[in-house]
Amino acid sequence: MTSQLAAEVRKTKSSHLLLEASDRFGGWLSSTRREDGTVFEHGPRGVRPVGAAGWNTLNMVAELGLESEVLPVPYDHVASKNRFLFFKGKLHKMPSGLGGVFRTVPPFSRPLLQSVLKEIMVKRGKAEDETVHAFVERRLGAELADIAIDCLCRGVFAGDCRQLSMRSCFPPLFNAERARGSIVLGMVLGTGEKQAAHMLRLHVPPSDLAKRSNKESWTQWSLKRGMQTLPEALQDALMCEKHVEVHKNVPVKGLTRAGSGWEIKLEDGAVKADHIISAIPAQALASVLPPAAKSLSQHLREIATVSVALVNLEYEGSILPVTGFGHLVPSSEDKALLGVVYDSVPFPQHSRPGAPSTRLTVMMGGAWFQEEFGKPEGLAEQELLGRATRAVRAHLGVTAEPQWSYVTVLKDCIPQYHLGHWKRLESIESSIKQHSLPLTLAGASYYGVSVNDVILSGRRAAESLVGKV
Ligand SMILES: Cc1cc2nc3c(=O)[nH]c(=O)nc-3n(C[C@H](O)[C@H](O)[C@H](O)COP(=O)(O)OP(=O)(O)OC[C@H]3O[C@@H](n4cnc5c(N)ncnc54)[C@H](O)[C@@H]3O)c2cc1C
Ligand SMILES: C=Cc1c2[nH]c(c1C)Cc1[nH]c(c(CCC(=O)O)c1C)Cc1[nH]c(c(C)c1CCC(=O)O)Cc1[nH]c(c(C)c1C=C)C2
Repeated sequence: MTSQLAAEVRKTKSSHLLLEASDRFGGWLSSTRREDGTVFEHGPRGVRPVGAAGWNTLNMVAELGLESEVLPVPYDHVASKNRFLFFKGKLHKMPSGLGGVFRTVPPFSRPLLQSVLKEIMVKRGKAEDETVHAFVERRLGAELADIAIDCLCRGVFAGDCRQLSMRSCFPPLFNAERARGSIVLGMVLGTGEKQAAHMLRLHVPPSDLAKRSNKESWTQWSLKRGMQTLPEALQDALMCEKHVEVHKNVPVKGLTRAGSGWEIKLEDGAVKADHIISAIPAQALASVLPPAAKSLSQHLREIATVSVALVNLEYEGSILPVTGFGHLVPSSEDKALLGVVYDSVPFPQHSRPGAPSTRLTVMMGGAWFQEEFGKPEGLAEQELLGRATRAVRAHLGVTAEPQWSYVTVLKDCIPQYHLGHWKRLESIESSIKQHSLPLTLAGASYYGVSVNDVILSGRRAAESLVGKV
């Protein structure tokens, strides 16, 4: 079958070939659509419409004809305003709005404003990079670093703020300190010409949908039939293109140089390519590169990933004691339990019609996966389900049993931009240049893990080649 595919591919006049190893496109964008209309997300569940990267995704959504499918969450929605922390056995609403800045909001021992004002006086750091925890502890104090930032890193990277890089994970804040000596001043005054030039390169004219997101102040959006709709629509659009071929169940097994291009080894057979855009994880790319690219493979292998155990739960009735986006748990409270998303609050349209229900997603593991659960392969679903339902009981007081559940282990699903990630990227880019490899990198391993970042990286990779077509 595959050798037939290789022969078919060789025969085609397609100038663009998309090869996917698994039996579906979309990677971590994965949704279960139950027959009664309920949608459960097993990967990303909300996309931010902010900035050039946010507009770029919405432009694509519009181009794919999905405008009527969009489910926006506006600024004044309770899911935009309320996020919680579970600390010392209690749920605490995270400070938000002006009131939250001026008042002492538990579990913090002083108003956020006090830390922010003090931050302006803190000396500028000199390090080329710093862990997120060290940076925030130095500028804003240990309490915010240990609780708030610890949670933030778990809620975005499923990562450990004591290992993650400030420079690569939160570039606007790192650059603010560099440019103005203070995060606060940098955010208020801007970070100067360098940043402006960067934004110019990123200029994305907004579609009507992107303009609407701005006018209506959306904080995030999803799609009626789940996030998986996006890769499905993209696949349909690509299949209508004359010069594009898309293949699933075709893992790339190896790459060798052939003339000025590549020979791509498939399971059984091979195809030739002038240029490759790699949108696979860095470690997967490292494992297929030829031995001659040893140092490039080495740097790619250094980009670590973490696994997440994800449990979707559905309960009968409205059972939440609070309402909002969800809650995060600092690593000091429970290393294994990263947080719980209250999915039915931002996206009630994904719940089954008729009787009220509550949908939750419990996320576990991340940087603590190995230490708390062992190897991601072959874990007992019942153990993960038990751990998730016990957390829902302890954190939210829900004693009822879920009426539906789904357990999945997402192996190596989030790349970790550890301290010195920027240097690794420089070595990778210079290795590609030095060996004149016809290779462009895209995807979550390099310059941002969000759906927006990944889509923008694909667009930039394609645009960098347009001159060569
Ligand atoms: C649980 C979870 C929640 C998230 N929540 C959000 C969120 O709310 N908002 C947000 O913006 N982002 C979120 N993200 C992040 C975002 O979803 C991911 O970073 C992004 O989807 C990664 O996309 P990617 O295309 O780079 O990689 P992937 O999705 O990993 O895709 C890579 C593809 O390459 C294929 N592949 C691998 N090796 C080969 C090979 N040798 N040959 C051919 N194909 C190969 C794989 O099968 C896969 O389909 C979340 C991620 C996770 C895991
Ligand atoms: C508990 C674990 C996780 C939750 N979401 C993710 C993990 C690992 C993954 C994730 N969440 C977001 C992004 C994209 C970031 C971006 O730049 O757009 C990713 C990869 C969005 C996000 N979620 C939370 C925050 C603070 C952000 C950043 C953007 C924003 O402010 O909206 C918080 C959060 N995530 C989770 C929960 C339960 C939670 C807060 C209550 C789940």
